[in-house]
Amino acid sequence: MMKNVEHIGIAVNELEKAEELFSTLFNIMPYKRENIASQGVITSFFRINQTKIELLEATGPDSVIAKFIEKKGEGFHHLAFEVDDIQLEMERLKKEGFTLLSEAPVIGADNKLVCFLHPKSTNGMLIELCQEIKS
Ligand SMILES: CC[C@@H](C(=O)O)C(=O)SCCNC(=O)CCNC(=O)[C@H](O)C(C)(C)COP(=O)(O)OP(=O)(O)OC[C@H]1O[C@@H](n2cnc3c(N)ncnc32)[C@H](O)[C@@H]1OP(=O)(O)O
Ligand SMILES: [Co+2]
Repeated sequence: MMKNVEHIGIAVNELEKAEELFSTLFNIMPYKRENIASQGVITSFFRINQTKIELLEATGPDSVIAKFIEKKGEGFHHLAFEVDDIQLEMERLKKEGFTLLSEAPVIGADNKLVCFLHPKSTNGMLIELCQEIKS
């Protein structure tokens, strides 16, 4: 079952500059930076009460973030929803006709298993599912 919005992903050209801007905008500092090599991104996280913002900078020209910014410019990139059981949710959404971008969940940032739905199957919006990794 889909629960709350887990985070909002924002594509940026320069993480350091964007961190400064969003720190001023929100009047808080980012709480962590994480390099996710498998996604070709460096992330920086802000938390405003229940709302989590994920800034995404490309680590190279082949990164999906570099490609996205080249086409659409910086800005809103994806909306991530928390789920209890990502495998179950992926199976349900696949049966409903949505296009999943991986057959199995992959390791994301901030201790999560993640999976993406193709924006062509979701009215043009990239959606991420996240399940917390319990140790
Ligand atoms: C840090 C880890 C993780 C977390 O834990 O939170 C993350 O958030 S990582 C975030 C970065 N990773 C991803 O986005 C992975 C999933 N995305 C992809 O696999 C690709 O970006 C894509 C969606 C399959 C698109 O890739 P591709 O087909 O190679 O690129 P195109 O430029 O040709 O795009 C095709 C089509 O889709 C449109 N598009 C692309 N990205 C988005 C987007 N974020 N939102 C809306 N639409 C998007 C793109 O504009 C193209 O449309 P047309 O131009 O109309 O053909
Ligand atoms: Co994300």
